Amino acid sequence: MRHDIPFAAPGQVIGLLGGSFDPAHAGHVHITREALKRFGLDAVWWLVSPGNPLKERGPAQMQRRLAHARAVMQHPRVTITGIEARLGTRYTAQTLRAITALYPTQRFVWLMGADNLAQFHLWQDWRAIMDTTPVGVLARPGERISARMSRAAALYAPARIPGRMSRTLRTAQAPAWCFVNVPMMDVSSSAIRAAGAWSA
Ligand SMILES: Nc1ncnc2c1ncn2[C@@H]1O[C@H](COP(=O)(O)OP(=O)(O)OP(=O)(O)O)[C@@H](O)[C@H]1O
Ligand SMILES: O=C(O)c1ccc[n+]([C@@H]2O[C@H](COP(=O)([O-])O)[C@@H](O)[C@H]2O)c1
Repeated sequence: MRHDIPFAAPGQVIGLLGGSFDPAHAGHVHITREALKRFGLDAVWWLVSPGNPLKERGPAQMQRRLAHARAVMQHPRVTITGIEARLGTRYTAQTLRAITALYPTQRFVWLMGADNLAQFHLWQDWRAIMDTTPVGVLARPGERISARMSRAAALYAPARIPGRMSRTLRTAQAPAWCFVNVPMMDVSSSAIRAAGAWSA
């Protein structure tokens, strides 16, 4: 099993894109490339989740999702990892605590699509995430308004960095978050599953 612990040089700023990746698709690739650029990140790690705690249906087998993600996303600064399975964490707040303890000299930025900002206040210890980790949010079709109107966006309005200053997120002191209005790609894992192109 390759649930590897990725290498990271001291001082690097790494974006973490957590997801079910069931399956990985061109939308994930697109937002990863945009995040590298817009937030000036040194690297992005895809954290292939053992299972989203808010989703009832379990995802496809981990090894299959990892292998597919590695085939879909090939970039010298992107690593696909099953580190959450290795750490035994499922909730993002726990994962971030474990990762920052393992990598004390690196900085981490949590990355997510706008649909996740809309629901962020339902996550375990979400305020602890906001208070400790800069968050980069990428536009997603149909979700820009719900994300901007979300509870997290309202409560953390003073911590918002304007999109035009997105490159300052990497060194910003939390709480800090930034919504970037990147070109959008209308693709989702659920649509791919519904089309029968990824059966469990
Ligand atoms: N097309 C997209 N545009 C912007 N963000 C996206 C897109 N697809 C996925 N994301 C983001 O990538 C992360 C991982 O997504 P995930 O693996 O759940 O894929 P998904 O397509 O959202 O899956 P599902 O349709 O099963 O909910 C999430 O933060 C999600 O918001
Ligand atoms: O920590 C939580 O409570 C929590 C609730 C929902 C989703 N997440 C994380 O959000 C990321 C996106 O999940 P998903 O299933 O939408 O791809 C993934 O890393 C999940 O572990 C985390």
